[in-house]
Amino acid sequence: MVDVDVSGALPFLSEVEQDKARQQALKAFEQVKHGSGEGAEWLGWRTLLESPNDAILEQISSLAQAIREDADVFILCGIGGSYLGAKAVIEALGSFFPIKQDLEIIYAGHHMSGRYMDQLLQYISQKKEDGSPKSVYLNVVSKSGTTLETALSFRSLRKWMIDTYGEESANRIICTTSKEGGALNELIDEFGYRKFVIPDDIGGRFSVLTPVGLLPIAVAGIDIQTLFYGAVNEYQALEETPDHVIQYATTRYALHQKGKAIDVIGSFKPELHSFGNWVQQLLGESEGKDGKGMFPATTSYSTDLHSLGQMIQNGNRNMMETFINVNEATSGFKVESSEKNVDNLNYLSGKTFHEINVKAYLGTKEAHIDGGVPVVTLSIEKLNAQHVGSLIYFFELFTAIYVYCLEVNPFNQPGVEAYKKAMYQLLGKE
Ligand SMILES: O=P(O)(O)OC[C@H]1O[C@H](O)[C@H](O)[C@@H](O)[C@@H]1O
Repeated sequence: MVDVDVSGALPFLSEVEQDKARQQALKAFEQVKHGSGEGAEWLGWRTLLESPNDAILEQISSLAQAIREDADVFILCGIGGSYLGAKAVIEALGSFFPIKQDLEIIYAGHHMSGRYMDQLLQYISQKKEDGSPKSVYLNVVSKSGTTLETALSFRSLRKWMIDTYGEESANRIICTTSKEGGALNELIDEFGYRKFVIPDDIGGRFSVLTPVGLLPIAVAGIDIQTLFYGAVNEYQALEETPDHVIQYATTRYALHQKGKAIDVIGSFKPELHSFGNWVQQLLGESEGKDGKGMFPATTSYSTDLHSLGQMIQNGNRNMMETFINVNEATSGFKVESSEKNVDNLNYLSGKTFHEINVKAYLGTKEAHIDGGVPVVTLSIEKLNAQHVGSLIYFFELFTAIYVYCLEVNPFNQPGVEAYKKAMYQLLGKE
C-alpha cells in the first residue's frame, strides 16, 4: 500500500482546520464510493479494478509479445492522457539508456514540431547495421480520434508505413480509440487496422490501466498483469481502509483553503520524472476549474534543487510540497575510496548513492519545512510493477476525493476547448 506521512504539513494547520477538512474528505470519499457526485458517469477507472478483465490483459500481453519479437521500433502516437501514463510507467520501470538489440519506444503526436517529425521519419528510414530496414509498429491512441497534434502526426506516420510496408502496414498499425465515432474509427473500418477500445466511462487522464497505457507498457517488456493487480490490491485495500488517502486529501484541501496555490510534486528518483508529468495532468485537468485548484508543479530532485530550490526555500510562501519516495534502493552503486582524496569525498566512501540520496531527501524536507513549506510524503516500498500499479490507483482515487472536496466535477475539462476554438478559427477550420 502507498504510505502517507503528513507530519511535515500538520504544524501549518490548526486542529479545527484539519477536522473541518477531514469531514469534507470523508464526504467526498462517500461520493466517489456511491457514485453520487457530479460526473459519476466517469467512474469506469474504478469498475475496471472491481471486476478485472483477465482476457483483455491476456490479449494485450500476447500481441505485445509478438510485437517485441518482430519490432525494432514501436511508436506511440498520442497526447495528454493518451501517452503520459504509458510514458510514466515505462520510464519508472525501464532502463535509463537504450539496451542494444532491445526494442525502442518512441513518442509522437504530442506536439506540432515539424522538425521532430522530419527527423523521426529520417530516423525510422535508416537501415540497421546489417543493412536491413527497421521493423516499425505504430500505435495511435486518441479517445476522440480528432486531437490535432495526434491526428497530424498519424497522417504522416501512416503514409510512411504504407509507403514502406505496402499492404502489410495494416498489420503494423494498432489503433486505440472510442468504441464509435471519430475519424480514427473511419480509418479502422476502411483499412482493417487492429483496434483496442477505450471505455466510454473512463476519461483520458484516468485511462493508463486500459489498453491506452497497457499495450505500450507491455510492448516495453513490463509485466502488465502485475501492474494491473498492484492497482487492484490498492483499490481493495483503500475500499476497506481509506485512511491514508483521506489523510492526504484532508491535508491538501486544508492547505488549499489556507491559500496554498502550488503543489510542488517531486521525487528523488529521476526515473519518476514522467510519473510526475502524469500526476500533473491528472490533478491539473481535474482540479483547475471555477477559479479553484493548486497548480501541480513537477520537480525532479536533487537536480531541481539547483534551479528551483531557492524559490521553494525562500520565495512566495504560496506552496506546499508532495514528495514521492521509494524506500528500497534501486541500485547498490557505491562511492569508491580514492587514495589521495583530492576531492575530499572519502568521508562518503563505501556508502551507496541511495544512502546519500536519502540524506538529501531528509535534509531537503527539513529545510523546506523550516522555510515555511508544508510537506507530505507518499512512499512505496519498491520500484516495481506491483507498487507502481498501487501508486497509480492511489493518485486516481486521491484526485477524485480531493477535487470533490473543492465541490468541482473532477472528470471534465471544459477549459481545454478555449485554445482549440481560437486556434481552429485562426487555421480557418470550417
Ligand atoms: O485521446 P484524445 O481524445 O486524443 O485526447 C488527448 C488529450 O487531449 C485533450 O485536449 C484533453 O484535454 C486531454 O484530457 C486528453 O487526454
